[in-house]
Amino acid sequence: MLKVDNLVVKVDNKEILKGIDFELKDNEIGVIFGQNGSGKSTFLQTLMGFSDYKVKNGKIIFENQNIANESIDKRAKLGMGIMLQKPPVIKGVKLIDVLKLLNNNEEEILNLAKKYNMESYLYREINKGFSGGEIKRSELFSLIIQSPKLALIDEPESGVDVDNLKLIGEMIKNLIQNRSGIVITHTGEILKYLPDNSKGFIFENGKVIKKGLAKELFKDIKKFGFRRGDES
Ligand SMILES: Nc1ncnc2c1ncn2[C@@H]1O[C@H](COP(=O)(O)OP(=O)(O)OP(=O)(O)O)[C@@H](O)[C@H]1O
Repeated sequence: MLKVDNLVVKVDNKEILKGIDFELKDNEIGVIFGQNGSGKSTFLQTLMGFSDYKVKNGKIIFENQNIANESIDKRAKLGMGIMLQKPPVIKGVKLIDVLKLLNNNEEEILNLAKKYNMESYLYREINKGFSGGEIKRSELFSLIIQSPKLALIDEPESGVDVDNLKLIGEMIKNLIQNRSGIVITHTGEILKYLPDNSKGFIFENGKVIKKGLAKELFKDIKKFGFRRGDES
């Protein structure tokens, strides 16, 4: 469902991604690990089509189309959605207003808000005064309402307490059921909510330096750091 070939991306005229190859099949989950600054968030934001990220080479084939030069809204309509690591506060716009744009079935939104204990946030301005954990939950809830075929999830567990981690883990589990997703993680906490066959990718300096089963790769990373073994 996603095939990325030799993706080279510049931000502010600086090359950040230096030839990424990445592939996901339908219903598959990819997990990205890597040091700070290795290009993980850049990769997700490039997939979604944010305009700061200039594709200089390579292809992004999503659902059989090269979307490398398509707009964000076209990509969203094709079934891509993103949860940002640091989403903005959007003053004057209530969460419910955006949710209604993502899904015109208001009854379904309200039912899901009840299910995920999000009712009290619906009529607040987006992310304004939300705690770190609340921002993560609200972003994930928006993705659940959008119900994308491919969910791009950037560090869902950073700054989240143990109780919220469980909530977030369950939300992600439901979100990606019978769907595809890419999740960035540093702590690995989220791995226990992801399928055992999730694929892992280690990024370094704008390249994928290692691939394998996500849970196995993470065990190695914890023991030996990011750079053990042969490159593949
Ligand atoms: N607008 C920009 N101008 C210059 N450099 C940028 C810009 N945006 C990102 N970068 C650089 O690109 C590199 C990759 O950033 P990115 O956010 O993708 O890393 P990351 O792997 O997600 O890191 P982290 O684990 O810290 O979130 C970093 O060195 C960053 O400083």
